[in-house]
Amino acid sequence: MEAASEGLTLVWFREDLRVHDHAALTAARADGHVIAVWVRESRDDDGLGPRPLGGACRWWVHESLSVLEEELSHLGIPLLFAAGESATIIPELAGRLDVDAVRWSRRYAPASRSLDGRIKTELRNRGLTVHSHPGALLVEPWTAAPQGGDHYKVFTPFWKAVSGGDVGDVLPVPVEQPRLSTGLIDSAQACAAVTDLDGLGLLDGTGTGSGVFAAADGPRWWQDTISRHWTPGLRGAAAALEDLHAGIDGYSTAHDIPADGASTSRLSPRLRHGELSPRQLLRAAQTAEGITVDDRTSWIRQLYWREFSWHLAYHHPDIDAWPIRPEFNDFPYDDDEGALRSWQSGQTGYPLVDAGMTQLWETGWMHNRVRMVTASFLTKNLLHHWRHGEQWFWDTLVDADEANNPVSWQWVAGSGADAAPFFRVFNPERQRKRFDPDDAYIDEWLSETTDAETSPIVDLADSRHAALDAYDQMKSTEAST
Ligand SMILES: Cc1cc2nc3c(=O)[nH]c(=O)nc-3n(C[C@H](O)[C@H](O)[C@H](O)COP(=O)(O)OP(=O)(O)OC[C@H]3O[C@@H](n4cnc5c(N)ncnc54)[C@H](O)[C@@H]3O)c2cc1C
Repeated sequence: MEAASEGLTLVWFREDLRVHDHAALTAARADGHVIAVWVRESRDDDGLGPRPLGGACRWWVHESLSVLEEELSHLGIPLLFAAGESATIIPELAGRLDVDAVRWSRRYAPASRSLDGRIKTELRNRGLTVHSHPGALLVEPWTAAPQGGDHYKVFTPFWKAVSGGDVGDVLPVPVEQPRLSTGLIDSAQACAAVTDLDGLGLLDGTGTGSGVFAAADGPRWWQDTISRHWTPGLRGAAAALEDLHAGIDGYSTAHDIPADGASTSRLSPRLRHGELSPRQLLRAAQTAEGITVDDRTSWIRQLYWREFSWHLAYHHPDIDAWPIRPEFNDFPYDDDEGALRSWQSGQTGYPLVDAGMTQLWETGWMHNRVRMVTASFLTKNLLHHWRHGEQWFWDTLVDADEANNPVSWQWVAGSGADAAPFFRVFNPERQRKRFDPDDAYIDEWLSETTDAETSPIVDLADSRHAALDAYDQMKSTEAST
């Protein structure tokens, strides 16, 4: 039996909604007893903190937290919920609970790192021990740099430099602890920001749409549709991990086929919300039986694309707002509201684009190939700023994250570090013939009437020329300044 007087640690959960392979939780249990908290954070006056969750992620997090609460409770660990500015909430809670230490898993977006740094200093000034732990990434972004530079700008050298590194062993679920006194929980609940899961308001608005779509007459929203496709939380994550073999088998040849439900792993929301750790997935992929070297390597390579995105996001503050290539600040976008609406609601008249946008709306997820095609269509054929598409994806993807989303949008739009050349304009009709030759994907997401009734909103050849002209205009502005 453990002594009740052992040290008490507050573990602040953020984007790590799991109890296994959780270094902060493991270390806290090794020190004694644990109380956990998750905060729905608002950015402070200096803009520090995580980007406010989009609608689909709010739904996911709500569901996932309810499972985490249960899993932690099996371990005797209470999970508190709070809403507001974490720079106020975490020190106040630490004080009320009289904890000895605070631990958390690191996050890497610059605005969150600066906030965490402030909180760490504040807690240390109050005499507390504070530790931040790795776990969200395989490679800490500051540990990899090319000769003569501070960070990698191209994926392949990054991959070559970091992919062989030792990532350590997957940590087990910590052992159960004795129940903490109810007095302790009561004292935490006296903190005004503490609430219950529903009180976080994560589901507010998700029944009718959110962001720009809140008032639109679009298709029905997530509570009717999205929940049919996913089971957020640790048990759903464990089942998804069991299916990993299907996601990797044949990956090197089939991963671009959007109609094949198993052509990719669909683990992105699990990684996004930390229900599975990248280390756990890497280990599982390395040891999966009956997988060819090509399939294994190409899937693991994708895991490292995620690492690369975070590497860039760490080194580029405000990557969701500003182009990595500054010359794109002068790109002459043509932000036509009606065109954006048609794209968002899957009514462009190009079936692959419309099927993708419908899949996104109905499931909160879209196949990578179709993400590239829809993003290219918005930024090049419709000449819309990539930020508008990025924001839409941010609001509607269950895997929307602060690195992969803006980095991928910038990659497609040509403004990224390792971007697709601007003249690479995906032709949605050719992409359809190549990757969905039997219209299996299109038939899954578009009804025949929608498909037949929507006429194309732009001509592909004309709009491609207009995009290339716009690019030339940007280059001549750059040359003359
Ligand atoms: C415009 C655009 C926006 C995107 N936004 C996001 C986003 O917000 N969140 C997100 O996780 N991914 C994003 N991606 C990358 C990619 O589309 C998804 O990671 C992938 O489709 C997830 O499906 P999966 O889990 O089946 O991937 P798999 O193919 O099974 O790959 C395994 C894991 O590797 C990572 N991965 C795969 N492809 C990429 C990639 N191209 N870049 C970075 N990581 C990758 C993901 O974490 C994924 O879960 C975006 C891509 C584009 C073109």
